[in-house]
Order: sequence, then structure tokens, then C-alpha cells
Amino acid sequence: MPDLPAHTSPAFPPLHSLRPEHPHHLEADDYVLAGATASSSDATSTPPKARRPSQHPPPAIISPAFTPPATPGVSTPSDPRPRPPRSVPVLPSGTDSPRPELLEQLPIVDCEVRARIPTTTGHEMWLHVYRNNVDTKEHLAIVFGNQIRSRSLDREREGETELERMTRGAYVGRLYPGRTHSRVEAIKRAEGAMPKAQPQPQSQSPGSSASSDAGDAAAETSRTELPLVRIHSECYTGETVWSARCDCGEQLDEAARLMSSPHMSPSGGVIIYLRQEGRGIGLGEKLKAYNLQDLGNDTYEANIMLRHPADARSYGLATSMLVDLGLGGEEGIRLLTNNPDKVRAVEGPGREVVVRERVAMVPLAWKTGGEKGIKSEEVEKYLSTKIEKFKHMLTQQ
Ligand SMILES: Nc1nc2c(ncn2[C@@H]2O[C@H](COP(=O)(O)OP(=O)(O)OP(=O)(O)O)[C@@H](O)[C@H]2O)c(=O)[nH]1
Repeated sequence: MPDLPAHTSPAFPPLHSLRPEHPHHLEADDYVLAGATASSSDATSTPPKARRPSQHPPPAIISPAFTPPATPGVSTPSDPRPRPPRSVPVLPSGTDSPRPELLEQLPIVDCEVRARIPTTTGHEMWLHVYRNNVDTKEHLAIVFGNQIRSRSLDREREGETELERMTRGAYVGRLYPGRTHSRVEAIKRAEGAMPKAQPQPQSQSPGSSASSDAGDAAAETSRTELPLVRIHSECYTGETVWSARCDCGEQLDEAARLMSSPHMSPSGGVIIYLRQEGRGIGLGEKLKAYNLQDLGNDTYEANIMLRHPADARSYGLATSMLVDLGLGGEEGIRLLTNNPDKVRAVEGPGREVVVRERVAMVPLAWKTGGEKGIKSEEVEKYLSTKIEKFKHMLTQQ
């Protein structure tokens, strides 16, 4: 989705100035952004550095303790084609971080309904609403491409009419006025042949006979063709009300952009959207944490001061939803994340999902030398805390 309306669009006027009255606070006009010519395809560029013309050294936008490492040689300015994001293999032994505590059993999930959503960029995605046996929230799977299908959605339900099946989204291909059957074969049978105007059915899901025909080829399949997955946690502030305190809205946009590009993600992709707002503490508590951050604490400390874990999330639901979408098993997935805990946790207690590669999410401002992306003192502090305290890996290594 190259033209997704970014939550951080420069054209969007700020609601109010976030500039504090600290005398040494960064003045935007005092700085010239270095590296503004960096290629936007450079997935491991360093963030912009601030330079101040006056005699006083500038207060760093990024924590002085944090120097994002540069990975040379990844930009190809002469090649205008989009390149798949670089990814790094995830070894079975995993990362250096301790394995997070996992539920002994995966939650049971059920896809209640799905619908085709044409988007403002001209791409389409399939929005799936899931229910489960551990909470009452509607967790979501945003599916790009036609290869990925929900097993629980497609399951036969006793006494169900064809209209009911189509209404809950359990159909193959596309709906059109007058369609009477959820399955293409039934339409063929009823009409003697495939109707001329009938749009092409979706390709079969992984694990079906058609896809197993291609099973041998799968062994040779380049890892870039593994489905791309993002496990995204709800962030009302960053995704809906234009907050520049975090990079959540930008990450959601970027995941959708990569997954809707057949070049970047030829096997399609899924964003599992979990309703665990505020790293699991909820919106109200997150707002309290923001006030504590304005009082000088970082995002980690603020949660602790509120007597919450620094990160109160879990990922068992995501594992179950991925299995339901046919992405479990040895073939594996590529996971779009900087969070080492997520890589471990999403694999599940019995390694039901295998993360073959991790694809880093580098902030847009870093990739573009500050030309695009979120610019705020708050987000810089947030990102440096994620790296220093949550051990997020914002580069490919
Ligand atoms: N408690 C709290 N939650 C926050 C804050 N800022 C963002 N969040 C929440 O954090 C979640 C996103 O977490 P991130 O740490 O940005 O990213 P991640 O999901 O751990 O890792 P990535 O996969 O690399 O994006 C969302 O639920 C946001 O609502 C904050 O300051 N305090």
C-alpha cells in the first residue's frame, strides 16, 4: 500500500504544540537534518542526526546512550524496483532473550465472519473477526492475498443455508449480485459450467491438494516467499488520533504496504491485530503512563509505577489464529517485528508456528533521513527505551 494515508502525514496540521518550556529544548529551526539523501529503500539507515549552528552542543533527540548501528551496502539507489525487506533467519535456539512464559495449551479460536475490504489505496484485504475461549474481545486477522484461508470459517455448520454461509464470508472467490452458492463447484453444477462473468475463485489454501501438488516446489521456495506476518497490538492513540508518542500507526501502515505488494510478499500476508491496548494495560492506564512520562519517566518505568508489568501482553491467541489460517507447521513464516519476545512467544508451547525469519521494522524517519515518518521528541525517547530496556532489535541483526 504505497500511498496509505499515513497517520503521520506531514500535511496533517498539528493539533497543538507539544513543545515543552524547558530552556534547552530542541528548537526545530536550529537543526539541519543530516542524511536527508538516504535512499528510502535502505532498510537499515541510521536515524537523522541533529546539527546545531550555535556554539552550544545540541541536546540529542535520541538518547545519548543509543547509537543506532548502520548496516552498509543495502541501498540500491540506481535500481528503482521495490525490494523485499531484508530479513534474518531465526535459529531454532532463538534469540539471546529468555523464553517468555507460555500458556501450556493454545486458546481455542473461531473465525466468526470475514469480509472483503477495498481500501483507499486500491488494494483489497480480507478482514476476519475471531472469537476465542479466553476473553470476550473481537481479535482480528487482516489477510492480504487469496492464498490464506481460515479453517474454522470454512467449516460446515449444521443446518446452515447457502445465504448464511455467504453472509458470514465462508465463500470461495467473490460475491456478486445474484450469487446463490458459497462454493464454486456448486455454482458450476447448478449452471452447467462456470458462468462467464464469474470472477476467478481464490487459489486453494496451503495444505490443500492443489498446494500440495506444489509441495516439492515448496522445498525450493525461497524464504522470501514465506507468508509475511505481523502481530500488531492495538494502539488507539497511534493508529486513530495521530499520536506522535509511538510508531504504532506507522508500523501498521508499513505492514499493510509490504503485504499488499506481490513483489514484497508473494505468498500473501496476515496482520494479526490483537486487542491488547497499551501493551495490555488498556487505554486509560496508558494515558496515566503518558502523564508519568511527561513527568520525566520512560515508557518502561511508567508501567512499573502504575504497578503493571512493563509489558502485559501474551501471544497465544495470535498463535492459534495463525494455525487456523493454515500458517502453522514446519514451512514457517516471516515475522515482521523488532520485539524478541514476540518471536519466541508466537511460536507457541509446542512450536505450532515456526518463525523462519524476522523482518525488522525500521522507523520511516530513519529510512528517509528524516524526510518522512514521525518526528517528535517523544517518539525518539520511546524508540530508544524500546531498544535499551525492551531489547528491541531495530536493525536486521
Ligand atoms: N503502556 C504503554 N503502552 C504503549 C506505550 N506506547 C505504545 N504502547 C502500546 O504498545 C503496543 C505496541 O508495542 P511496541 O512496543 O510499539 O511494539 P511491539 O509490538 O512490542 O514490537 P514490534 O513488533 O517491533 O512493533 C501497543 O499496544 C501500544 O498501545 C506507552 O508509552 N505505554
